[in-house]
Amino acid sequence: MGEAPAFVVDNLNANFPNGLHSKSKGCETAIDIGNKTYVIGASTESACTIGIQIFNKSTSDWVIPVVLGTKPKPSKGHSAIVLDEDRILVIKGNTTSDDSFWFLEVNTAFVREQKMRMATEVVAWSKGVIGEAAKPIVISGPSGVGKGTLISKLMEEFPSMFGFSVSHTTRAPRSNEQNGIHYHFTERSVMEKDIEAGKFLEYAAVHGNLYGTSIEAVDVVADKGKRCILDIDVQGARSVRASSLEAIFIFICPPSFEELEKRLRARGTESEEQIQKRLRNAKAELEQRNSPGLFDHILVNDDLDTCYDKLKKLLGLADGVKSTQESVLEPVQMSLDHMVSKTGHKILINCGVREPEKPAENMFVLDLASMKGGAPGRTRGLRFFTIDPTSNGVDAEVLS
Ligand SMILES: Nc1ncnc2c1ncn2[C@@H]1O[C@H](COP(=O)(O)OP(=O)(O)OP(=O)(O)O)[C@@H](O)[C@H]1O
Ligand SMILES: Nc1nc2c(ncn2[C@@H]2O[C@H](COP(=O)(O)O)[C@@H](O)[C@H]2O)c(=O)[nH]1
Repeated sequence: MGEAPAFVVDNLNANFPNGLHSKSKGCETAIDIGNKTYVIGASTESACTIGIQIFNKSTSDWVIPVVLGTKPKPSKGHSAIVLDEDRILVIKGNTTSDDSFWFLEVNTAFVREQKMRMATEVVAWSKGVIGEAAKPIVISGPSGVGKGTLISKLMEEFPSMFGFSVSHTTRAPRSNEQNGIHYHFTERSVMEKDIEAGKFLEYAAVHGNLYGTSIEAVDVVADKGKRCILDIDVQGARSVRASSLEAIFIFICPPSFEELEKRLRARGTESEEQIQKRLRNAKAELEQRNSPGLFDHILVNDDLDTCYDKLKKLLGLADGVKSTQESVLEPVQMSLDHMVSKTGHKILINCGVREPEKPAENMFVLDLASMKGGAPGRTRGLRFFTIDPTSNGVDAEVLS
């Protein structure tokens, strides 16, 4: 078994001439792809992430690349294995399987785009997540129609099932709003920089301010095993529709324009000027509700309870549906000195004690056949099995 065994090197100083590469306290791995050697675990970056250096064999130059994506915290050791020309799988040792699998992307479409944009060497981390999250729900509609009210009811009734995507905005907080809970309240210049850095799934200028959904905002909800709810305007819904995120799109409609105005005024959170602006924008948003291929469902929010019942029904939450989460299987421990090998889409991980002539213990398979996503977000859809070494892997138990 095994196409390309990973190799772990204590330190590579002896192997390479003078250059950027410097002595590391932990283990380092060196992976060759084309004419480049990627040294993972090199200690030139801050100690709070696993460092990366690249040795260009054609020019004999060391380069410290720009590292994008959510970076893994260092562990005492790791293994690394080439998956293809585009990415390396890094498995952290001494961690549980919910934090063990990381992909270092070196030539994916995202990395190529960023290399072009920055005109420099770029790599990107993407955390591997076992299993598939349920499709996110995008809720859109004019300001004051009751989107937030419906979402709050859903989250209250099903707290372990749904999680809210906390948007960024440049608007000032209202008196009842908390930073990090209702929004991430942000300076425009900071948000523009983050947009430029590719951190946002979508963003739009709405009623004179900038609003946006960061990739992280959606990922943190899915990481908790919850279904993500996005409350965004129609421009944002259009952008998400065009993105790789597969979601369900719901438009909330007022029973009449007069009722919408009444609700917006009764809420008492906007100035007269803002109310007028929001009502003008509402007309344009309402016109787009039937835009072909944009919304999957349109709900009229006349009586709140009736509308809420319809929302639950279309989400498959009719009476009697359990409000608790599906049972989440416990993560397993990845040993520090595990060994890995690759066969097709499957990675065999042996966490057993390496004793000659003894059968391997704690053998796991990481199946990458259904993996999707990637930097700057998570890599999802991984499957993880234990295998019984005495049964030649036939009796596999699905862990997640
Ligand atoms: N069906 C309903 N009947 C009467 N009032 C409602 C109904 N739904 C919501 N409201 C009220 O309307 C006001 C606006 O609701 P909400 O803040 O949820 O709107 P929204 O669509 O989230 O607005 P925004 O887009 O500005 O965030 C609130 O005061 C809320 O209590
Ligand atoms: N495109 C996006 N629109 C968003 C986002 N977060 C909120 N919104 C929409 O903005 C308006 C106004 O919201 P308010 O809190 O100021 O009343 C409303 O329609 C929201 O749906 C976002 O991340 N992206």
